[in-house]
Amino acid sequence: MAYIDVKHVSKIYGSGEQEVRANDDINFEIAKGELTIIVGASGAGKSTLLNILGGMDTPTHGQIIVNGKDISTDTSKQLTTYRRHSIGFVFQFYNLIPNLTALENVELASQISPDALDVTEVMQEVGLGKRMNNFPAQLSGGEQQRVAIARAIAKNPELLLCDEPTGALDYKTGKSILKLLQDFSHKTDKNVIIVTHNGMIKPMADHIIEIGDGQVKQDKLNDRPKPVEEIEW
Ligand SMILES: Nc1ncnc2c1ncn2[C@@H]1O[C@H](COP(=O)(O)OP(=O)(O)OP(=O)(O)O)[C@@H](O)[C@H]1O
Repeated sequence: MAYIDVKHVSKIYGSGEQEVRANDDINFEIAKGELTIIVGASGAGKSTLLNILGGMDTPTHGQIIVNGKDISTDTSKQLTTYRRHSIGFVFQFYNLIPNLTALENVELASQISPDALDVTEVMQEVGLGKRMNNFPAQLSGGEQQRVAIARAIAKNPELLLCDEPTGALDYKTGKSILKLLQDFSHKTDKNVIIVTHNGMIKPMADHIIEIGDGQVKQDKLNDRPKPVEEIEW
């Protein structure tokens, strides 16, 4: 059984001449433990799809079955529980709370999860053991993204969703963040989904789903994902 099963998912905004089909009959399956890249041009519908997978938005039509459960019929309360317990989010612009230290930012997220990991250990794993007491403004962009990843991982979610996680970072820093995400997915049996417009990073994934005009254009498995260090773009 697939870990994630997306069936005929559409998201339609507006109506009549104003209608936008952000997702237009999307279908795919993702197996347990895969690092998946969803790639497509700007406006292709990637963020819409990721938000639906993360329970931040609901589809107009279709089903999203995650770990055997259809979340498309969940109430908003059920979706809150799903987001709290099962999902870690990483965004392009980190979204850290500026007046909390790195450690406090991570602790805040871990407190809402029943199954949270040891926060100090997670900070060490992402390479921030010595920066825990710094505020976001005292950290580089790459370090702030590491805090955001630690915050997402510390909840111990089944599924880590990353929307353009390197979009605001330089090449080298972006690469180190992708390596962190790849290592996380290979060391744990957790699913990681990265949404990006950068097709050059596809070789790092176990599964590549290409989206265009709200539809799946290609769906490929890769049984030999390349270590991020070996990819150039
Ligand atoms: N709340 C909304 N209301 C109306 N249209 C929307 C809304 N959200 C997204 N759209 C439209 O849906 C389409 C897909 O948007 P989406 O943000 O999912 O694309 P994307 O592939 O993530 O693009 P980008 O890489 O630029 O973020 C776009 O045409 C967008 O304008």
